[in-house]
Amino acid sequence: LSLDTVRDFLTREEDTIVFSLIERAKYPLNPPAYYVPAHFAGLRHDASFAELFVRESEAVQAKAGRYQSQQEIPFFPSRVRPLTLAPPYNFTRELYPAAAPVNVNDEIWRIYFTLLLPLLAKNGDDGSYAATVASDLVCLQALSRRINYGRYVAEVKFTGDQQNYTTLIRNKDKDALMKLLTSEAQEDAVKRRVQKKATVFGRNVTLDGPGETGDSNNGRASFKVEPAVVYKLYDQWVIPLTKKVELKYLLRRLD
Ligand SMILES: O=C(O)C(=O)C[C@]1(C(=O)O)C=C[C@@H](O)C=C1
Repeated sequence: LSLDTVRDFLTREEDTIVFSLIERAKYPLNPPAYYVPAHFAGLRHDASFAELFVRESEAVQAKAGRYQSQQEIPFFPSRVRPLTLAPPYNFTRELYPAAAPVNVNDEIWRIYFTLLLPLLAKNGDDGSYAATVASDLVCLQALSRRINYGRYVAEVKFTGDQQNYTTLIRNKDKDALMKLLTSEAQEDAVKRRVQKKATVFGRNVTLDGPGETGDSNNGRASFKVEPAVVYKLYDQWVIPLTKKVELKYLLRRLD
């Protein structure tokens, strides 16, 4: 692990995130998928349809060994059984054991459904609830993997500057730790790049015309996901939450 390789990982995750948002934006909001509790098949469930879908999907993916990788953290760990259908994998364990479980999945969950989804999907209900929540799951997993990868970034930063980090961790000086782990130039580059990716990946491809600026109706560009929304997602949630994960990880790095 080096700062370059962890940044390469984050850069590649941007593609996954932007594509997953484009897929979710294909469907309208479909509010009944999020009603709590869900009523269907004559039953009153203890959660929304979206949550039930995620729980069941995670259980299946756990059996296939998905969470044997430290890069993947389930949203409902208590429901994930260690029993596996897959052969044992040999994932390398690069994280410091006491800090490895750090994650902000609860916050990602809340922000995704209450703040992001309304920016992403148009109002409406076309009834395609299963496809819709399947695309929510892909978004949630991509965001979770990216944000909780802050653990790896923090590990690299800690090992690269042990003396300074150790002092600040011992003093529990959160403000100074936050300052030390922050690179504003890097954050700016990330935000501008994801916005650009949204314009490149989200434009309509046609055989005639250059297609450089999305579908031009009356000269106004339109994209499958608003590039400004992707910028905002990173600016307000993805980067701040990644930094929160980095800080939480560092605070446990000497335990
Ligand atoms: O690349 C880094 O150094 C990171 O810590 C990651 C990240 C990000 O979330 O993209 C977070 C904090 C830094 O200020 C810059 C970028």
